[in-house]
Amino acid sequence: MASTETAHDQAGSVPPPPPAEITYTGEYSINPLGEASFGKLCAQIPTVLRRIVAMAWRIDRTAVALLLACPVLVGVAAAVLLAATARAMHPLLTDGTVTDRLHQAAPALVVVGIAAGLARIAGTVATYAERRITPRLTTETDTALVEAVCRVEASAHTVDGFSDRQEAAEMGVIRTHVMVTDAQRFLSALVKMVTASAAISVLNPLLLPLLLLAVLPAGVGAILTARVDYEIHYANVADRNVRGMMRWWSTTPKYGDEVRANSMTDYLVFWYRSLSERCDTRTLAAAPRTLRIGLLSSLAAGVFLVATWGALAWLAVTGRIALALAATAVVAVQTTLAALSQVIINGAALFHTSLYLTDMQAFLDDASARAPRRGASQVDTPVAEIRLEEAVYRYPGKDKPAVAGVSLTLRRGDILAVVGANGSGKSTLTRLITGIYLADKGRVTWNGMDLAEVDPQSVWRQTGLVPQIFAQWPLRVRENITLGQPRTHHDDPVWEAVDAVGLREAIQDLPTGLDTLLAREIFGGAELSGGQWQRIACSRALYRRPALLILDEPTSQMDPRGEHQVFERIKAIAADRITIVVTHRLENTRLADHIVVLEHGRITEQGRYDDLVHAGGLFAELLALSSDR
Ligand SMILES: Nc1ncnc2c1ncn2[C@@H]1O[C@H](COP(=O)(O)OP(=O)(O)OP(=O)(O)O)[C@@H](O)[C@H]1O
Repeated sequence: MASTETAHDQAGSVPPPPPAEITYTGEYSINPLGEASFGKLCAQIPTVLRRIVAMAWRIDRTAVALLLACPVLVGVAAAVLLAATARAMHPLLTDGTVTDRLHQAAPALVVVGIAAGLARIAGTVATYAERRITPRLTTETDTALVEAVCRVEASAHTVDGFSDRQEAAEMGVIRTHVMVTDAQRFLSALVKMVTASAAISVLNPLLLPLLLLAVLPAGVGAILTARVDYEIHYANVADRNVRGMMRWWSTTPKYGDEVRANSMTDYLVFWYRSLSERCDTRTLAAAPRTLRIGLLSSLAAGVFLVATWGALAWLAVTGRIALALAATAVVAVQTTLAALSQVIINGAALFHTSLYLTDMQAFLDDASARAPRRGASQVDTPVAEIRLEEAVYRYPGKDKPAVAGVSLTLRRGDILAVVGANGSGKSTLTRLITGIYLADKGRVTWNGMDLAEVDPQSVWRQTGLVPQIFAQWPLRVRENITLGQPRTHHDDPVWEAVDAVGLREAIQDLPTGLDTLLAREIFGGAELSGGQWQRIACSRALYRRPALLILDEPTSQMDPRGEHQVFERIKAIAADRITIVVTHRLENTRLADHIVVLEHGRITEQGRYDDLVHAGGLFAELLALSSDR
């Protein structure tokens, strides 16, 4: 064999290129919080708290009531504890035997114990309430996100950056795991801090401002650090999104053959690692900033803390404060410091959460704005006529339209075949006909009703689509066929759809027939061949008995017997519906009543098979090429 260059020669000689750097412009490319001021960001905390309470309230009112009551109890306990401590200090620090002093201080010490116990109980109950809320809150937000994405207009997915914003919103869902805990701890610490500060102010008004100054730098530092973290998170969103997708594509057994037999593993691992390292580089670049913030805030906090203790010592030494009160002040200072630190830590965590929740909320709002709003009219009767009038559709960011002014009329009983070169607009045309996309110009009508003004659900209830790339759901065989429209509690219609594509024998051979899980990677799951999967996709559409049946390359993976069977079935049921077949196998267009040939989104030829074969146009050329082997 006279091969000059083989795959083996090439291997290893050229280092693989790193993954492409993704930079995009447009409405989603701007960090929504990039321009917000520090004050504005801090002011979000009450809004976030309100939002968390409102979300939790919808889920479990009792638990929310407990969560709100517990901080109050903690505050009361802290106040009682400090007051009782002050009362206990006086006898403890006067003259007399230890027994006498303890005896006198005993009632106050018992109150101290009870108050401490109450605070503990309140903390435990709050944790219990938080555990009641968090799992369901996470499920709610997670499901809301999934539902929002499922319900948007399909065209939203073609907008640059939409999926990256979805990735950013996922972080909001992840933060719901901790946000109730953060909120609860923040509230408890806040109440405790207010109580302890009040006690300190009573003991000596000078101490409170000093204490505030001691913890404020930590607060500012924590918030600045959270902002840096968020900036990194934001800068990494696009890479993380691609990495997540590539992770699935690289590791799923579905594409394992291709990955192995084409020696892709090394490159994929290199690629995955490169993307991760790119994210790491951004994260590491921010480390000096966070170090500076940490060091400066700790320094400032240390200076003010020394000043606080110094002031307390000075007050005691100069007799400006009684010894017993000074001792109480030590406890109050410690309590306030601990509470203030908790306020700061949990406030910063809440602030951090608020950044991601804002992304999540912004995405949910955006998705909701992109949900279909086409009008409430319903297509009640089975579609008898579909008309396209100069329909045009252009994908966002593309110069030329994918469908560039198509006019067509389809009536019940018609079988239309759509042919044309790759990229000529065939699949896009089917999306316009089914109302998955709305025409930018011109219109598509069903029974005379403009799809732009019709509830899309009433349209999709009547459609059955076998797309070019169909889903292989990790569900049982039965659900893979009935998905979305279980009609009966018995399997007769399912078997009917299975027989229509000649799959009965293969399904009966599966370990548990229709109950077999079609996911090799799951325990007990089975796998089908490519052609068998395509038969499942066809039976899924046929099971629906739709008024509009669209098959986009429905038999590309089937053996001749399967293909023949499917087309026979299509012909047999054609009278009751409109049927559209998109295909590159031009022989299959013989069954059509009408064939349209698309070129660059326009119909350039149309007619019956016999007419087009002799017309000397693109159809005849493609047919000749397909038989020239
Ligand atoms: N989701 C999308 N976003 C942006 N452009 C798209 C999208 N889908 C298709 N296009 C573009 O629209 C044009 C028509 O694509 P379409 O999938 O309709 O062609 P087709 O005739 O079905 O091709 P094929 O025979 O390869 O299936 C192509 O230029 C394609 O790049």
